[in-house]
Amino acid sequence: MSKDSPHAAFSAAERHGLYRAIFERRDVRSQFLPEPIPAEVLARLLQAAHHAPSVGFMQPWDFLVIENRELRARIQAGYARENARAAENYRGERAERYRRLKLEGILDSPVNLCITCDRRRGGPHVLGRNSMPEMDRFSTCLAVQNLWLAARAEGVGVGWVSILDPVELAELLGLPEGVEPVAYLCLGYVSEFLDEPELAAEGWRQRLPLTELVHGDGWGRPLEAEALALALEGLEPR
Ligand SMILES: Cc1cc2c(cc1C)N(C[C@H](O)[C@H](O)[C@H](O)COP(=O)(O)O)c1[nH]c(=O)[nH]c(=O)c1N2
Repeated sequence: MSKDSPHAAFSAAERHGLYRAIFERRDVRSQFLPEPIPAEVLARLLQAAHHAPSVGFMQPWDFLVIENRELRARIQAGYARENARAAENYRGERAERYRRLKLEGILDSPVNLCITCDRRRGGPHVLGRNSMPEMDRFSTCLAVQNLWLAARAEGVGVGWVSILDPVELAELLGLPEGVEPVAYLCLGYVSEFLDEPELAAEGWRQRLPLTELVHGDGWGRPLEAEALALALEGLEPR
C-alpha cells in the first residue's frame, strides 16, 4: 500500500482520472470522425470489457468486430425501420422532436462492435444465477460499461444503438442458438465529447436529482444517516 493511498485507495490523481472517465463519458451519435481506431487501442478496450465482473465468473460475452460496410448498411436499414416504428409512440411536438434526434452512428463510425451474451456458457448451473437467471445479461452490460469508460479515457467515443430488432440482428450476425445480442455499439474518435448528455442538450429529458433517488430503510423513507443526506446535498452539480 503506498503512502498517499490509505485503505488501498488510489492516489488523488488516479481517482481524478477514474471519475473523469465516469463523468465525461458520453453516448456519441453525431460527432464521429472517420479515422480508424488503432488495433492496440481496440485490443485494450476489449481487454477492459473482458475484466468486468460476471455472475459465477461466467464471462458470458463475445465480441463481434464489425467493419464490413455492406453488413453495416443492412443493420442501419433495420434501424431506420425500427426507428420509424418507435416514432409512432409520440404525437405532435414530441413526435417532431423525436424525429429530429440522431440516434445512431452505424456508418459514420469506423467500426461497430456487438457484445453478445451466451446464455449457455458455464453449463446449466452457474453459481449465483439460480434465483435470478437474468444475471448473465446484467454481467454482459458490465462488460459494456467497462469498455465505455476505458474508451473515454482513450479518447474514443461509443454510441449504443438499441433501436434494432434483436432477432434480425442475430440472423445478420450469424449468432448461434442461445447467444443473444446485448449491445450494438458504434466506436470511433470524435470531434468533441459533449458536456452533457445529448438528450439533455436537445431538451428531451434532464438528469434527475440524486437526492430524490436515495432512500432510507425502505422505499420513500428518509435517510437515517444525516451526514450522508448533507453530503449528497453538498455535491457539486454535474
Ligand atoms: C441500454 C442502453 C441503450 C441505449 C442507450 C443507452 C443504454 C444504456 N443509448 C444512450 C442513452 O441515450 C444515453 O446513455 C443517455 O441519454 C445519457 O447520455 P450519456 O450516455 O451520459 O451521454 C442510446 N442512444 C441512442 O442514441 N440510441 C439508442 O438506441 C440508445 N440505446
